[in-house]
Amino acid sequence: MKGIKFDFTNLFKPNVNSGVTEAEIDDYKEEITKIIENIFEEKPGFLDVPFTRKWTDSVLDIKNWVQKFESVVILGIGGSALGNQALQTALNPLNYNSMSKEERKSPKVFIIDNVDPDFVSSILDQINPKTTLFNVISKSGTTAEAMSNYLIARGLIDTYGLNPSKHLLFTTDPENGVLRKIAIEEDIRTLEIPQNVGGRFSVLTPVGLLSAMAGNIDIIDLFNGARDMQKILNNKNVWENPAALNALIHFILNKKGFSMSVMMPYSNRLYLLADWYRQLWAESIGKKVNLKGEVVNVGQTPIKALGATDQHSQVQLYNEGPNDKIITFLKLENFERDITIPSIHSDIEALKYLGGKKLSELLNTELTGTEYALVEHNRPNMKIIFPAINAYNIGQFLFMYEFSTAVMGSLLEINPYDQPGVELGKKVTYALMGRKGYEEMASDVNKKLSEKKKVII
Ligand SMILES: O=P(O)(O)OC[C@H]1O[C@](O)(CO)[C@@H](O)[C@@H]1O
Repeated sequence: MKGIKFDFTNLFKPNVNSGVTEAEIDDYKEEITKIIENIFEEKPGFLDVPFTRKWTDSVLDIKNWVQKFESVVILGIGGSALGNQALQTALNPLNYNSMSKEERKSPKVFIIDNVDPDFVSSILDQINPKTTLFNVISKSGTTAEAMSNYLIARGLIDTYGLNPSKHLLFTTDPENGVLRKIAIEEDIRTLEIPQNVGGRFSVLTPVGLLSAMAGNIDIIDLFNGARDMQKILNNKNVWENPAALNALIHFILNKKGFSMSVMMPYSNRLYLLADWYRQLWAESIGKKVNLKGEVVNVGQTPIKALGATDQHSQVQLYNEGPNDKIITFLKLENFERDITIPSIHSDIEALKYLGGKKLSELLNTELTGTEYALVEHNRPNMKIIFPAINAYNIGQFLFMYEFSTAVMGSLLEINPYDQPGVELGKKVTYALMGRKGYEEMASDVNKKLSEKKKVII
């Protein structure tokens, strides 16, 4: 059950009148060919990651050491955590951490991707530092959230009188940053994040691979899927290239006012892929200036929703609210487990039809129902079909979206690999938290904040 499929049917006229026409796609045929050629020529960092054995090898080389721990705790944020969460949720049982050691056969995996003290404490309560490996992940080695959580972990290690080099693993830039410096000084093991791969494109580097390996996920098959997808995408014909067609349709519809992209998996295990996608699409595509330096303020807001849960929360809006969303369903054909609904109360018609049916059938029928309703309401939507959840198919999915993001960036004529818009907020935090060198900014910020006309009720 290897190989995901892309169903674009409901993005096209006349199936959905607000969709695109074949002629509109053909108008961009040559441009797309050039864009794909350029991507393969320019080789943005993510492109060859699945062809670089160094990344899987560097992680598998330390498998025995990592697997001896009771718990592995990831400390990172954004691209240094979202892929890890998506992989664990998709490829391990949803109750993985609460399974017995014998059932799991590998360490528990926790991901601390925030500095909410209630959240951090709740995870620290579940681990014993003596049997824990803390994997600090930060490309820059300066991110306040990852660094403060490192300091907390380090405090625990020191308090317990443990040897830091036996309980810490840093995943960071090969040359720069404070983590690299500490690692050299204190002989702490490190894994490299390739310099030319940005955080949100780094799930298939040691950033995502270490925790995946710790959780016994088949990282080789993850790579096989990504590699095979790269081969599929090395096709200059937009009609045969799912990543290019996906980007192009999102681009054309974006220009017509479809400013939001909803990803709606009908599977709890696939749900966090939508979280990973949100960062990828938002940080890559949401830009103030284009490559010529002109102010363009482009972007498409990625939203996550879960089927069937959000049918009872969001779908009213999707069907009847502003027609500005493209919905991408993730459909799972074969669930690993299933439950037959018992035939009880068969004298009550409102319950009788459910008896004897599988939950998987109900869930996928609900997807069909939502899809049908969206079409009836003239709302463009598409579907990515997973025959099953396995590392190969997830690898395909991740790579397809990385490539699609690169194509979308080219269509919008922006740089999809930077994120200047997150800098100001980070700097203000440094300033207000008293970081050296930010004194002037701190006084400017405090002045502006105090001069504000307050409206607090
Ligand atoms: O790995 P780092 O450098 O700690 O960065 C974490 C995240 O912060 C950002 O730089 C900005 O939010 C993301 O692009 C990145 O994934």
